[in-house]
Amino acid sequence: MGRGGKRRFRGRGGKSSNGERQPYVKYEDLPRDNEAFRKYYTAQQLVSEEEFSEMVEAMRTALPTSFRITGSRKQATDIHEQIMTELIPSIKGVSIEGAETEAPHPLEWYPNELAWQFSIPRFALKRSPELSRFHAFLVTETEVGNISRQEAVSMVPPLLLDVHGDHFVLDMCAAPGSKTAQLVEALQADADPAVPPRGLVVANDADYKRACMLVHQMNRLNSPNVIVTNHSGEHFPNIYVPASKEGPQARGVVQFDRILCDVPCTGDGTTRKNVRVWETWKPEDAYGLNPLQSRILQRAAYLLKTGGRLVYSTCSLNPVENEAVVAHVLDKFGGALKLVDVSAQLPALKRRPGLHTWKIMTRDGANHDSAASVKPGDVSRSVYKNLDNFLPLAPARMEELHIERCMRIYPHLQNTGGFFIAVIEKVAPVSVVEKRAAAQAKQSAADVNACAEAGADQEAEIEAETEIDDGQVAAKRAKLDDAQHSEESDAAPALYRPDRPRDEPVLRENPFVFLDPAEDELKTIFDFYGIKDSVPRCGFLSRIENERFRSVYYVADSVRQLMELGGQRMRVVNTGIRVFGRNCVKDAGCEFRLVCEGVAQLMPHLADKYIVDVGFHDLKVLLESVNPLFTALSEECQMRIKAVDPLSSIVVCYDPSKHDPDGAVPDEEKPHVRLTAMLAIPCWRGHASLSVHVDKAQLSSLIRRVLGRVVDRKDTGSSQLANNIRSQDKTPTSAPGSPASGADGSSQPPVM
Ligand SMILES: C[S@@+](CC[C@H](N)C(=O)[O-])C[C@H]1O[C@@H](n2cnc3c(N)ncnc32)[C@H](O)[C@@H]1O
Repeated sequence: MGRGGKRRFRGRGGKSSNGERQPYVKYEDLPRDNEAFRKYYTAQQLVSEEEFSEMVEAMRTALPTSFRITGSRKQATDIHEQIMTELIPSIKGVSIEGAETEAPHPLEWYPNELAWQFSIPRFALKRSPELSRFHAFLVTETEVGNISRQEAVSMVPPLLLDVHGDHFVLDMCAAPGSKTAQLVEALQADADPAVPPRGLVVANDADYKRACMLVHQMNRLNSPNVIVTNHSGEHFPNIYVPASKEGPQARGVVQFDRILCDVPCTGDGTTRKNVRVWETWKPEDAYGLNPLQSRILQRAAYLLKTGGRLVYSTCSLNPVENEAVVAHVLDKFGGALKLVDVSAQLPALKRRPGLHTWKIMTRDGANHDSAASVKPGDVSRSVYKNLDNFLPLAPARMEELHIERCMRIYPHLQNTGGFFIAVIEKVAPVSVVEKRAAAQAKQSAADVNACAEAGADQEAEIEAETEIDDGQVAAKRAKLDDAQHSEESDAAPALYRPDRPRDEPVLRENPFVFLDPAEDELKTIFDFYGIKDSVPRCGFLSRIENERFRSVYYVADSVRQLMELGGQRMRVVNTGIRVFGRNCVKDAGCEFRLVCEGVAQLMPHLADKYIVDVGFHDLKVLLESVNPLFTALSEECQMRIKAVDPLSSIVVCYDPSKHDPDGAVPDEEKPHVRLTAMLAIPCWRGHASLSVHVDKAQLSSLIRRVLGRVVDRKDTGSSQLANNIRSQDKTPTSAPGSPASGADGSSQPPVM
């Protein structure tokens, strides 16, 4: 399997299918061709004969590195500025193995120069001293989430999904999450930092371990609008909405405005980074995946709102995984789903239209354009049963469906990987429940939820039966879901009936619970930090362990509502931004401190005294020194700090628009790179000193941007910077008042 399948080993001796150990083969010497691949794709006539050679040649070479600039508009502007003024000049004229390096350049089809590409080999990036600044930039900015390394073509599906701030978005096969990150950024693009967007993104993956990778990705995004779930996409649960509910989801079952189905696939468009694909490629792999891909797409169709948009994508070139899935699903839904013509979007992106005809290959290597010529035994029994689903529909039907509106991206067109994308709109309801709801909405707006009553009542009945055990509840739920699905299926008799979900592993962490705003500990935190009423009190949650909580998370209202509706039906792996962490500091003003991830979100709602505006001098002192004494800071800054009780968190802010409004301040009195976004840095106020309280990566990034110094993260020397970084180490060894404390013996911040 391609992405999401077993890990491919790189150049090591592995075991063959018969269990024998294979000899060690160096990565560079792995085969980069496959006869069956050539034969199969030559028969598909994807491109002309001459162009096919060009395409295969491109597929045998290494993929360039590409990355995306992330974050709010202002942050993105700052990173763009750094690339232009600092990074590109830093590698100008540098040669690798006798050839001058190619400077990074923006991908011309990506909006606002926010995606970049370059072809410097990995080994050179790591080892060449002339590239150390460039390398440090890539590493630290990726870690702190200001840039995201992502294959160029994989950036296309989220762009075409056209996500807005009020959308409910579902990413059905989301891990490791590079596209999810783009969806979240689009959701937040125009958001006011004090008010989370009205929409949300559910990032789902069937594989629990991979869903946990999403958690890491989401933590870099610091969004209160994301929920990570762990379901098979084809069994993503129905979430019922009670009849009394109003608002964007006032319906029987929660539906999404946008759905991304970036399904598991053979990944034969990824040969430039997964060289092993050449060795293992065989046509049967696509036949094996087609039914799952098709089930995921069908489930997405039910979960999509009428008028909503979904994108189906793979990193495979194979029509069996692409046009075959799209054509057969569209055909079954009888006109309710339509391919969107996106030929005018991203005009600089070179692409080819979807195929109307293709062939399938049998075991003997013969290609067939109809099932009639395939004999039992030419393929496995399960493939034989399904042959029609792997082949095109009748030519007239393919025309009607406009299959050419699908998008094929080939590696040689613009030096990328291969990709397939279909943008689909739902133009009519597909299930009986939806149809009933639509009819009722026409009759009377007040009756709009009546259709939900049956489902919601049954659900309530289940919840009320408290004496029955969990197993029975689950079985009843499944029955209710099946009843729901069979209504869906009645609407289109030829559609698949969902299998019963496989046994799914038990989630390994305590579930999230919403904290009661009247609960003593939470109230103490709110009172201490003067949290204003501008933040809804009911959006704070935690995982409770031994009747205590260690961290407090914050979610947007849309997420809270969905989680409350979903209840135990939804397997939530993670959600929210961590805003407070228990600090266990003796005599601290509050048992909880502000944490770095949550500062941007919480800052607009904090009492003013916890936000200390600083100029460049104070910013420099804080970044250059370990726990500087107050006396090293400006008088104004000292006065502001002293207004806060000792041993507590504060946020230090440097606002470039206030301190250098017209760009007239001399260079030595302003940050190394021109900034437009405000820097908000959580700090720990000791008895006599103040220290920056961010993790290593954040600190390296700040030091590079503000002071223009590249910090060697492995540095163990005695320089102030290395000390500073070490003192922020996440290992919970030093706490305030401990022997490792800062200058005044009590100021070292609690560990992050
Ligand atoms: C192509 S990858 C997704 C890549 C991801 N969209 C990204 O951009 O980072 C496919 C993912 O589908 C997941 N997967 C496999 N079977 C699935 C299923 N039945 N339902 C949902 N996810 C599934 C795999 O674990 C894998 O993470």
